Amino acid sequence: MKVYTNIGNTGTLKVLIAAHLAGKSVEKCLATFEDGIFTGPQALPLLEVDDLLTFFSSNAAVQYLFPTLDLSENGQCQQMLEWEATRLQPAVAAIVSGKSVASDIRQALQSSLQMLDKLLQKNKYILGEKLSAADISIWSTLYPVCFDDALKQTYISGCDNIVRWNTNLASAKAIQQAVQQWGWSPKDQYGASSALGIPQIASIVSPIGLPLKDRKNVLITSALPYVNNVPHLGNIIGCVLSADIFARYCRQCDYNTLFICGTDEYGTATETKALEEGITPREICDKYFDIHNAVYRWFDIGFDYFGRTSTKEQTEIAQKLFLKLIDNGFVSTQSVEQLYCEKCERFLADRFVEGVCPHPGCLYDSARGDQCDKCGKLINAIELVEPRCKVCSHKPTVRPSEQLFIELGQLEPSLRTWISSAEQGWSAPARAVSRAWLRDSLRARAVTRDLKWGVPVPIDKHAHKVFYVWFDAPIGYMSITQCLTKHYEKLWKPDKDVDVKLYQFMAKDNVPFHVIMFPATVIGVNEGHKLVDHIFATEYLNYEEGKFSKSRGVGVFGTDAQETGIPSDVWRFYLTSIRPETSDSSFSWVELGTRNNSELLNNLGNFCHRSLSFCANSFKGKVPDVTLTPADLELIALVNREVISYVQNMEKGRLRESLRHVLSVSRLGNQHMQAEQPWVLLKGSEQDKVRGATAIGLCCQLVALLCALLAPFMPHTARRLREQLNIDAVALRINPQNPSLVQYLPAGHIIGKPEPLFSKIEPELLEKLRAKYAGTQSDRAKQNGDAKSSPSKGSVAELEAAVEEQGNKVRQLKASTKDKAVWQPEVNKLLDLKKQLETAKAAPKETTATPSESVASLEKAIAEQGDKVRKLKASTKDKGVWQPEVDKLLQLKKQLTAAQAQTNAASTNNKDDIASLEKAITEQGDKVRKLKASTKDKAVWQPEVNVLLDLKKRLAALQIK
Ligand SMILES: Nc1ncnc2c1ncn2[C@@H]1O[C@H](COP(=O)(O)OP(=O)(O)OP(=O)(O)O)[C@@H](O)[C@H]1O
Ligand SMILES: N[C@@H](CCS)C(=O)O
Repeated sequence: MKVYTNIGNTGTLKVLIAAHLAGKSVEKCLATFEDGIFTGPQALPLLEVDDLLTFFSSNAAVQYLFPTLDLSENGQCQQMLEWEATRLQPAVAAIVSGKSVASDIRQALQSSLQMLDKLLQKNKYILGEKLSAADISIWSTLYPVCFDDALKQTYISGCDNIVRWNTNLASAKAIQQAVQQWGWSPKDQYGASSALGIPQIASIVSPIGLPLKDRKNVLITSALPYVNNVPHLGNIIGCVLSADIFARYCRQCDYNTLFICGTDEYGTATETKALEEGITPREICDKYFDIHNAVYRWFDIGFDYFGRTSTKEQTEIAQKLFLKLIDNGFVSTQSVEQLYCEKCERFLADRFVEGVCPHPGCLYDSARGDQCDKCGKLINAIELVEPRCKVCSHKPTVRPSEQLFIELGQLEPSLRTWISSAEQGWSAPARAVSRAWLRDSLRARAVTRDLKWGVPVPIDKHAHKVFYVWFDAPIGYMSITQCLTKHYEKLWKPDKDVDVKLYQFMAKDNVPFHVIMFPATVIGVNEGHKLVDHIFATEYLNYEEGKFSKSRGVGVFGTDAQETGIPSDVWRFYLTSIRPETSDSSFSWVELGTRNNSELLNNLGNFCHRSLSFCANSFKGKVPDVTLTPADLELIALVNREVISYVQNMEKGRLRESLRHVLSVSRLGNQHMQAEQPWVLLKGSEQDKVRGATAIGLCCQLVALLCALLAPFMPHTARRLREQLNIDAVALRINPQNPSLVQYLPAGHIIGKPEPLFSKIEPELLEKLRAKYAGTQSDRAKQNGDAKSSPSKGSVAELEAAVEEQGNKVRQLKASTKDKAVWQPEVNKLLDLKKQLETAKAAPKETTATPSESVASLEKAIAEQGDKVRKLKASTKDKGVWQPEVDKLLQLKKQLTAAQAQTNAASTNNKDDIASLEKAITEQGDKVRKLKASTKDKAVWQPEVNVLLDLKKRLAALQIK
């Protein structure tokens, strides 16, 4: 979905808030009516759901995204929305315009606000106890008033209920994220073509993580992934997940935090992939941007903004910096020998060529033109032994071509001075790489390439060349920030009196570009851009025995992780626990199971569940007060030591170490519980009862602490635990100045319902997964293909789609080359698919897909059909041409609705089972506890324990399903 907006439009803010609250993804696109994309009313914002559905009213869009589920409230909601649109909005628009306003408008706003304040006197939200579209709409409209000191003073000062309501909503994570995505700052204007023609907004408190004086401002970047495949677990822990954990930690410490990332879309990685898939580089970027976005969402990566590099902002900034480098005398021209493929008639850049690694002692036979995957060394393509063109396998020849170089040698002294002062803040792998680079003198490096897909070199003579992807990729951090805020310079060229610390996350292969190449550019440009403060680079995560590789398709990929049924938090936990912080580490399925079962289930989960269950069962859920004994004080001292180490390690980017300290806290808690035996104490004397209550009270405080410490690593689990603790995220802050066990829960605080947090992962499942994800992606695809070649397994719809896709691929390949050797294998595949289709059509219908599989394939078919319709509509106005395709699309949508209904029914059944199993487990657990408390005779309670374990197994199996 896309929302088209002009600058500063609060109607757009409504739409984004509704989307974030509903967990839906909406892309924000700046637009003007001059773009000519609007066929309907000239009003912004405009929410485009798909080809067939567009909303021109922001309130209607809000209701679509965030519907009123309780129909009895619908009428009231409509009334409030109408009031907002016809009374409140126009008055606010006039007031915030900054122009002099007639007194009756001011009075109208005042009386509207009084009315609202009265309504909120009785209710938490506008319609009662539930948040509704009315809150979203009215809150957004009042945003410029509530966040401007002067306007707030004039209009809101007497309205305590509005203030409370406003603060409450402003603290909601989803709303904060929406405000950040909306992303306009005080001086931005409503565009002249806004639906209501709202002009300038006066000083609003900056909502977008822009740096503030007197605050610790933290700017976090994760290496920008190429769009050449689905990210694998190595990419995820090496960059986005590590950065996310750190960003979540920073937010919890109340640092003013901005976390950005995006896809790195230019260069040969994209061109190679485009060639492989038979589509254009732009189509590859669009396709893989969506895939990356979806994978990261699944992993709960909370970017403040996830952008992309193929934007006009990127072109502008990269060209500007480059011209400045030329002005400052750091660019030279040199003729370089390059590999040229006579058959493809073009220079072969980096990834278009492979051969034997020229480094003695390595000699890996599939080294790429830029870097060897085996020894990690950078390579000059012409040095490859026995080079071969990746497209046609022909041996290329060497030809001269003129390129532009950055003079690293001239910049070296300044670079060395900076590195020696900055490197203390870097992780060991980052320091090691930079030292290795500085062992020798630096040589000039080419920053241009003879390619098409990239930022054009802004010099007439070289206008047909583009920048080398590694010249422009780090500039992507700035341009992506600019797409978010338009004030990227406030972060990337901060004022002297504003402290912005830049933290960058990546794996070791990216380090040279972040400590040598990019800083050299920044120093050469000499305009006060930020140099990185902390590089938290990792070593490599290996897959069972070999290296994960995107381009070779080796390892477990983000989409695979989703299919395993293992929750994303468990993945986050396991990946962090093997994060390659000091040396390469290995992913292993067996270890994943062991860590889940021992550390999450038996240690952490067990402690939390036991503590909260005691509180629920023995104290009716009221957290007991504590009367501390020396043993308790010792426990607190030990816990504090862990919390201090947790913070120290986090601040240094040693996330795996920090996680170890979280587990130590729950281990201490478990030991304390075992030592105190509150179940015995609570049955003893009055004094024993006080001790028992203290033990439980203290354990509950530890659970709250664990929830705070765990939140950066396992956000979903932390959310569940917060619900069980009945406490808000804001109450669980970490104080990095004074890290210690805090009394997060006041005595007498009522907790929620305790629930088990984790499930066992059975060895059989792990063995299955290990076998399933062995080999490369293409081996697996082949296997799947073979399995599918039986006509009863590939459905007619799927085969039709596959035939069409393959047909397109063949057409494009044939158009791009006359070389039969290139396209014939694809033609063969097409013929084979056609045969399968014929057989499938002839065979009796039999559905083997589960409802959720049908939903997935229908969604895919809808996406493809949607693209087809879009393209057809763009190419012709002739309805006769595109209407049949629109009809097909509608038909598919109907089928999807039916399949979704089936899936819901299936998952409801599943939920019922889960619910009854959970209930049975709680009851059986009580039985076991009571038996164990009453006798030490194992023969008595073991059979009951076995029943309990069996129930838990069944629950785990269901949850994994
Ligand atoms: N095995 C790994 N462990 C940790 N981080 C990794 C690993 N592989 C890549 N990364 C990091 O992930 C990011 C994306 O890397 P990249 O796209 O080059 O993946 P790749 O698998 O190495 O690709 P390819 O095999 O195609 O070269 C980079 O920051 C890189 O440092
Ligand atoms: N695209 C690069 C990182 C650029 S910051 C990579 O994926 O290695």
